[in-house]
Amino acid sequence: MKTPRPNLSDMALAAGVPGAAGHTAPLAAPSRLLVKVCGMRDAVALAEVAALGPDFLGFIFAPKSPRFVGEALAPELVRALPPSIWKVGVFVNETTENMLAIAKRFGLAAVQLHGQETSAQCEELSEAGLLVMKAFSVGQAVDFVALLPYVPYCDFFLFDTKGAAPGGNGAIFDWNLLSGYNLPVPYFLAGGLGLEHAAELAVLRLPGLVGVDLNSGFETAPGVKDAGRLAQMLTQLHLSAPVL
Ligand SMILES: O=C(O)c1ccccc1N[C@@H]1O[C@H](COP(=O)(O)O)[C@@H](O)[C@H]1O
Repeated sequence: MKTPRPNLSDMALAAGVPGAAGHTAPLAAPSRLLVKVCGMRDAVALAEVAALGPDFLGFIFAPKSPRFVGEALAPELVRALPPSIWKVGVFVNETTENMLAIAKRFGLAAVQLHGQETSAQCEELSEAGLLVMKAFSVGQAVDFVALLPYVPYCDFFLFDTKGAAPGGNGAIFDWNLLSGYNLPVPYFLAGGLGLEHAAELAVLRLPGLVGVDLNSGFETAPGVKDAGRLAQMLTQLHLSAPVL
């Protein structure tokens, strides 16, 4: 299955530097922090948030999540989103077959793997033409060596706070734990980010950091995003200095 990939240069992300996974991934320094808004499951909020022009929109296909898409969103609504927005399916320990079927149905160009997925599964998904974002939970330390097998097959890593649930815990971790990151895969910062972090994030410089993932901190109810608060956040983040 080959989902057409959005043109990254259209997103002003990069100068077309081949990514670690062999795709044309945004490895070159973006002109600002990329923004992924995750957990979309309400049609009205989806239209409002899409109009803000985030770089990525995430749809959660983990049945235990309060943000599980289920039957809440028609696949056509997702497929009809502007091609400039990367549509990301978020999965937890799902089979490759199911992920590919869902990606095709909803027109997803990317997968976010938020469980204990192996590097071999990342390889399968990457070879199927999907952009692969592998999430890792962060507690008191980050074992960068454990990430090495994933490097060739992932376009992005995502660091999220370890918690009771696989994701969406609404808690931040100590971002300084990433100050020693030296792998060639750019990453997103996730976990409890809210409007109160905007100023700090706009000037935050960590090696490899290229984007932020906004989720439960911008909701009126699980899966219902607050477009007003997101608009304020994007305005502040879009003013952020180039990511180096
Ligand atoms: O949000 C969820 O319910 C969820 C469920 C299962 C896997 C991932 C999930 N969300 C991801 O979790 C992080 C952090 O979210 P939060 O800011 O702490 O709410 C984010 O990457 C979401 O994509």
